[in-house]
Amino acid sequence: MKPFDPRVLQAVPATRGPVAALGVVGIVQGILTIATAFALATLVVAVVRGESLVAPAAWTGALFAARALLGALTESIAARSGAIVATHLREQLLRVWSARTIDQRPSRERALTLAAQGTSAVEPYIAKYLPALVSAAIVPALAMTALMVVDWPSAVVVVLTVPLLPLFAALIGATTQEDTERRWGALRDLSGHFLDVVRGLPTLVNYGRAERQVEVISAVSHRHRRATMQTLRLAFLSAAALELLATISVAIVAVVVGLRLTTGSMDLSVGLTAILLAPEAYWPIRRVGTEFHSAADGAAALDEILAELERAELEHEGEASPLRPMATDSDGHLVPQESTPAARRDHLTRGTVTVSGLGYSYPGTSRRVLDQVDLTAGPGLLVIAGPSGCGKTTLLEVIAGIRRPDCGQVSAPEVHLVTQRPFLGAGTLRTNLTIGGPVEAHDVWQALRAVGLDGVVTSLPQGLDSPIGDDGFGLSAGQRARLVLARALLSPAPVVLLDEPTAHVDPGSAVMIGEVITALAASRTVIAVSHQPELVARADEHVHLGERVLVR
Ligand SMILES: Nc1ncnc2c1ncn2[C@@H]1O[C@H](COP(=O)(O)OP(=O)(O)OP(=O)(O)O)[C@@H](O)[C@H]1O
Repeated sequence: MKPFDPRVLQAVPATRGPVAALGVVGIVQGILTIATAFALATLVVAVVRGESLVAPAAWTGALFAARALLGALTESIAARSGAIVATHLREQLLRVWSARTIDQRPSRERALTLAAQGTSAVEPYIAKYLPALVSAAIVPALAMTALMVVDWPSAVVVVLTVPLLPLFAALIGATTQEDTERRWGALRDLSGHFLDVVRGLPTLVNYGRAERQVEVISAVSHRHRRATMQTLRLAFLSAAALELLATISVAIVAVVVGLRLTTGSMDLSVGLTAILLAPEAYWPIRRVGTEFHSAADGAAALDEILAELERAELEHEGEASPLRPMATDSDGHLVPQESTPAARRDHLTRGTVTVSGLGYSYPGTSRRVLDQVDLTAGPGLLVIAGPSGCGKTTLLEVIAGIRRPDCGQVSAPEVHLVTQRPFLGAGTLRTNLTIGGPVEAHDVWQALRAVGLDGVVTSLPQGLDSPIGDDGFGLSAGQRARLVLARALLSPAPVVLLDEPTAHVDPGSAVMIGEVITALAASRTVIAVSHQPELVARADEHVHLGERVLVR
């Protein structure tokens, strides 16, 4: 782990301003710190000699006040920039991941840990560690220069002992690195496992296995706790070691100054200034040592996050035959966008999907899930059927552009994909319906009417602003299916892909959903995976994956 990773300035340009501001404030703070040492020494000398205290006291008070103000300013800039950097990194990670195919995305655990805890851990790195680093680079140098001018023998002691602090800090840092990585790994295991357990809780309860998970989570938490305690122990030990070293060094300066004062070879004001200046050369470095431990997680996370962003940049540059240009749809899925305006116009008017000689196997497997698949879908409804596991979902994902085929051609305009488990996030009905972009209220109500949800929404006290939970919690399975269909109606995409749109709904709702799909297919190309005879009967064309039957 480097003391400072300049890549963060490139990856998040928003960091440059605050870091420059922190540097300037650090220099001013350093100058004020040295001035305070002089003012305090003058004040003490005035007390000892019985001289007027007004001017030195006023100077000392003003300098302390100015330092306090600058301290507050540093805190505020640092906290704000910490939050800005964390938000930017989170946004960039999500953008980079959503521009990849499903197979290239990181595992759920890794994505969760990096985007949630990882980006949050960067905050103390920026807000606490960076300002400490800036002042450690400036204040000791200024203090030693001033000391050299005031009393060079004291300056020699400081110059000889100060380098020991960063040396010790670096040695301790090297031993903690492995520890931090272990802790980071334990945190990843913990979040991943916890997420899996929460998701699978109803099933685990059904099978009476929930209690067992308590033990597993407790074991993973214990590992994380032990790793955290180890880091804390090291942090305290290293802080104590640096403290001891700095105290001994200041004591050497004080003893030498004391001896020279007693022999009368030194003026009291020079001696006091030297004693007050000496600690200023050590404390900023000590502070870096302390902040380093609280920011170690952030630095480790930053390393991984920047590596992800750099990898994405390389992929972007080296992409010989990229997938069709991508955009995200209202389900948060990646969808292709035709690159040239002419091609796009062409597809928008025709809305055709052409698949020829398509082959696909999942990464790490040799079995071809899709082999030599040919398909053409024009405006209207195409229903794909076939036995379970024959690759229907995979085919929709390849058409949507979120999986890259091994061979063959796929040509499709912008598509809206409704998966078997469509994304419904915690929020309001309105935010879930308009997740793809702003939509007129009139259109929202028209879509709700079309899917027969308008009555349900009107009867809710908060109407469209009624909250729903994660995964559509609070809605029935049928209502969820209709809500995502309304979202598909609101999408401007000329092609709509529906994966089992009538699964988990009662026969009445299935008929109604079938009618909506037929209406939708009047103006767009709809490709639906379904076994439902009612929907198959409505199809202009249907495909049994493997053999093609035209019923038009
Ligand atoms: N992530 C994966 N890694 C490896 N193989 C997978 C993966 N996902 C699916 N498969 C395999 O690919 C095949 C096709 O899966 P797919 O989900 O496309 O089938 P399907 O026809 O939609 O099935 P169903 O009708 O049951 O939904 C299956 O045999 C499945 O085991």
